[in-house]
Amino acid sequence: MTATILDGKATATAIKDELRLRVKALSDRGIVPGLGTILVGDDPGSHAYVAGKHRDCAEVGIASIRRDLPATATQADVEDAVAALNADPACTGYIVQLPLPAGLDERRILELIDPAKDADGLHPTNLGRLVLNIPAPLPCTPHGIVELLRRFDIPIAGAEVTAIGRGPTAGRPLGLIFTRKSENATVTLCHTGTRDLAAHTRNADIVIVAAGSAGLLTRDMVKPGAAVLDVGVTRVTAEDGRSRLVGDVAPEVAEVAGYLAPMPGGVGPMTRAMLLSNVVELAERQAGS
Ligand SMILES: Nc1nc(=O)c2c([nH]1)NC[C@@H]1CN(c3ccc(C(=O)N[C@@H](CCC(=O)O)C(=O)O)cc3)C=[N+]21
Repeated sequence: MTATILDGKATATAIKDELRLRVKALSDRGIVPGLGTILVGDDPGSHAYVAGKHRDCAEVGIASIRRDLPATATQADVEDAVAALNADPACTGYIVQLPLPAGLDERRILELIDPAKDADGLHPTNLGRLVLNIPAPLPCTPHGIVELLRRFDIPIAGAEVTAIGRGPTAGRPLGLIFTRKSENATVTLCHTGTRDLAAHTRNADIVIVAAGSAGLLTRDMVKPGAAVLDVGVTRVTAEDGRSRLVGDVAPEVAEVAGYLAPMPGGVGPMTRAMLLSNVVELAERQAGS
């Protein structure tokens, strides 16, 4: 068997087409959703991600508000930028690009974001709402995973889901989302303290790997026919000195899995689409619709 590819890029394109219509409906009422980004320092990867987010915005008609601060920015400088976006009515949702340079208090900065403008869904208030099942913007990566599975008609209700990784952007909220009544899956959350990882992954109908460990999931760890989603991104330097990105799923997994969301082209584009979806939803909510 060779896995059916869960094409996140094509699915994200379809979602952007739907969002364009919702943005149009808002603009007919005089409301333009605006995504803000706060980027600190000159990490090339972070610059590339932020540029991509603004390109996505242009595609669906969301306005872009970009605040780039130098690597020398102080805690107060970043907090001022957050306060300014909180106060700016043109900004309906925004993100602080992570990671922030060392020396800045990331947690304090994220807590200052107005939860009503939290496009990442990572503010403690919104994560708390997820725990309590109160409507709120959802973290983009696990939301994108659910959306990708839905659009490929992969059953979620009753499924055994094993996730590897317990970080705040993917693994941890993923457990919360997949165990809601609306998803109704059974989730096993594995991490570096898990004793027999393969026993848990082999049992799963859906395996999600967000460990940041290149090639961690090998073919022997996957039940034939299972859906496998690769969230990991590791930059590796080849012998010729060229660097490239590799995922957490070994290539041979495609020979046993029924479905595979590859890296690149799987979960990443869906994460970006869900950021846009959150911005549109926040704008609709702020407009009272
Ligand atoms: N506040 C904040 N919010 C984030 O959502 C956030 C962040 N900080 N910091 C960094 C991570 C990483 N992240 C990615 C999103 C899309 C791709 C993506 O689209 N990847 C492409 C490949 C990209 C490439 O080749 O460089 C793909 O998988 O096809 C990757 C990574 C969002 N992040």
